[in-house]
Amino acid sequence: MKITVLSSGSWGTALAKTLCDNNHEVYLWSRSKEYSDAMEAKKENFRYLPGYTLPDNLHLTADFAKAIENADLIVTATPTQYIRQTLEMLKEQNCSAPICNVSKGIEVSSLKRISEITSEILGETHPFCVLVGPSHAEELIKNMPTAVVASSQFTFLAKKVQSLFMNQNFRVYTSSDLVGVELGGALKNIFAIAAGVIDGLGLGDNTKAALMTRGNVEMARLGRALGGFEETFNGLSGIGDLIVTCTSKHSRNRSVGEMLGKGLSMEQIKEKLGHSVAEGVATTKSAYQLAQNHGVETPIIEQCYQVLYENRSPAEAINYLMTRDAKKERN
Ligand SMILES: NC(=O)C1=CN([C@@H]2O[C@H](COP(=O)(O)OP(=O)(O)OC[C@H]3O[C@@H](n4cnc5c(N)ncnc54)[C@H](OP(=O)(O)O)[C@@H]3O)[C@@H](O)[C@H]2O)C=CC1
Ligand SMILES: O=C(CO)COP(=O)(O)O
Repeated sequence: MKITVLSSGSWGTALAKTLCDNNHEVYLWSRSKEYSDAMEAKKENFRYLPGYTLPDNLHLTADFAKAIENADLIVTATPTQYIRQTLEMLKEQNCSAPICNVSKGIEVSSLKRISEITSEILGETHPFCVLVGPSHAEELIKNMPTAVVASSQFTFLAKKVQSLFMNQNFRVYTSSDLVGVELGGALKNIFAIAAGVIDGLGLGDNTKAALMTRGNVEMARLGRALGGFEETFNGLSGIGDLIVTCTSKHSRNRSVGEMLGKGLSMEQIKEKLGHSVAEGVATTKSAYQLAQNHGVETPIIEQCYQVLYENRSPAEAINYLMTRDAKKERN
């Protein structure tokens, strides 16, 4: 099988390596020829996953047409706010290969999930699948056991993705709840930023457990209003990804929160992130707007929005959340 991974950030690279392990013919496309050539010369993605030798059988290229020609599957790993450009390039090339998206987020300009952007650009009948779950590139690249979920409205495609990716270190489940699976992967990043704030402020395990539990409730409430199934948020793409991102030293979203908690400004944080992407910053804006549009109560998302975009201090946000009216745990 020829499988092409679009965008050579840390996640695209780790998945390309997994697909090479499974003996597929794998192409990893970068938008920069200079960077693609530099990776080829060093056999290393030194910017995003330093320290790991790329597989000999991985084809690195910046030639988009060559990368996608005769591909049996296209894996999109371009960060959400830029993925529209990648999908437009696929349309220009009349690409008919199924898409497996592995990026997580909600587009700010349209409030669309990536499946919706793909339908808009490539058409509603274009086969699309999402593959997400608790998975950091830094661990998958070292073959640490990882489990994720593939979801599609095209059952054959979810099963195909499952069989193409699965190996002894990478376990893939399937789900028919595309909306819930996509939203779990996107929304958990917001709570990971909040978890980082808790770390940055030097607060403790009680606080983080409360955030993660109430974050999961909020994620399910908004997710249900947007068409997902509640139980999906108790699965790998919901609570699973929430746990890994809120607690991991690898998480960029959690790190953004930690820096905010330590008093850095967003400008300073963006400078420290460099080329790396923390999807939760933009997705907070999208989720806040979606919650407003659908009249869903999402106090944690609202406070994250105020901290990120309206200069509210993290301490004020936490104080607000702790002093809201007394409530039942479940309404
Ligand atoms: N890292 C991980 O462990 C995981 C990440 N994900 C998701 O995968 C997606 C990709 O993230 P990840 O690989 O981690 O990203 P990284 O932070 O490792 O790399 C950033 C990527 O974004 C690209 N990029 C930056 N700016 C632009 C732009 N203006 N236009 C197009 N591309 C741009 C970079 O390309 P360039 O080098 O050319 O600038 C690079 O490929 C995200 O949605 C993320 O949430 C999902 C699961 C795990
Ligand atoms: O999605 C991820 C883990 O499942 C990656 O999280 P970060 O983008 O916060 O590093």
